Amino acid sequence: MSTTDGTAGTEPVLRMEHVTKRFRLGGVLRRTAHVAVRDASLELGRDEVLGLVGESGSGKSTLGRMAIGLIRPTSGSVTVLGRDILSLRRSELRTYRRRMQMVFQDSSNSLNPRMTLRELLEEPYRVQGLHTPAEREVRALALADEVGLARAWMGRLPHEFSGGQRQRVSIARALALEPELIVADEPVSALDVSVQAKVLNLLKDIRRARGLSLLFVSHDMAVVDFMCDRVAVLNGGRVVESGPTSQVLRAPADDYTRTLIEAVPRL
Ligand SMILES: Nc1ncnc2c1ncn2[C@@H]1O[C@H](COP(=O)(O)OP(=O)(O)OP(=O)(O)O)[C@@H](O)[C@H]1O
Repeated sequence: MSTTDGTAGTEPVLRMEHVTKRFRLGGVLRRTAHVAVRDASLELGRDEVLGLVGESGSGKSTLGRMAIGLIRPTSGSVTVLGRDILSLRRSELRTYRRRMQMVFQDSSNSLNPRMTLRELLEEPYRVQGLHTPAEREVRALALADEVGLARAWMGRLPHEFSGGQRQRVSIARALALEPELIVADEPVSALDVSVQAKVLNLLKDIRRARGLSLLFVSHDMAVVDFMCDRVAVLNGGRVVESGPTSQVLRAPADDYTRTLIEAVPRL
C-alpha cells in the first residue's frame, strides 16, 4: 500500500545504511581524522522506539544527528520517510525537517531566555510562516496542555521553570510541527531521577498517542529498558549488537553489551 507521501506502508521511517562519520581534526593541514561512527546500519519502523546505547564517546549523538540531517555523514545513506535526505538541497532539507525533530539533553541552551512560554510555543509556527496569530495562540495553549504545563504560566520566562518543566517546553516545541520522527538525545540525563520518571512517562504517552517514531539516545540502560522496543548498542562508533530490548538486555550476545549491563545494578 502506498501512502500520500510516496512511502510504502511497510517502509521504515528511518533507514541508515553503512553510515560512517569522520571528523577532520588538527590544524591548517587537517590531515588527521577521528572516526566517530563506522559503517553503522539501522532501521526504525513506524510507531517504534529504537534506543541507541553505548558509553560516552561511542558515537550515539553523532549517529542521532545524522538521522535527521544535522550532521552529514562522510559515507553511507540516510533515508527518512522514503526520501534520501542526503540528496536534498539545503532549502528542501529545511522544509523536510518539519517531519523530523530533535529534543536535546539540556534545554537551557536551546530556549531563548528572553522569550515567554507563549512565544516559545508559537515560535515554530512563526518561523515556518504557519497560521494566523490567533490560531498560533490556540495551538500554543494546546501544546502546553499536552505536555502538562499550566496555561497560567504562558507569560513565564525559561528561568522561572524547573529543569523538568523546561524539558517539557522543549518537547512541546518539537511536537509543534507534527513530526513523524523524533530524535531524543539523552532527554532526561540532566534531570533528577524522580523528575526523569515523569518526563519519560510523558514522552511515552505522547509517542503512543501521536503514533510517533522515536530514536532514543541514552547511556542509561535502565531508561532504555523502560522506553525502547528495540536497542542498538554502539561501541567505538560501530553497532555491535541490535535487537528487541528484552533480548539485548537480558541475553546479550556481545561482550561489550554484557559489560554495559553489568554496570547497572538497577536492571
Ligand atoms: N564535531 C566534532 N569534531 C571532532 N570530533 C567529534 C565531533 N563530534 C563528536 N566527536 C567525537 O566523536 C566521538 C563520538 O562522539 P558522540 O558525541 O557522538 O558520542 P556519544 O556516544 O554521544 O557520547 P556522549 O554521550 O559523551 O555525548 C567522540 O570521540 C567525540 O569526541
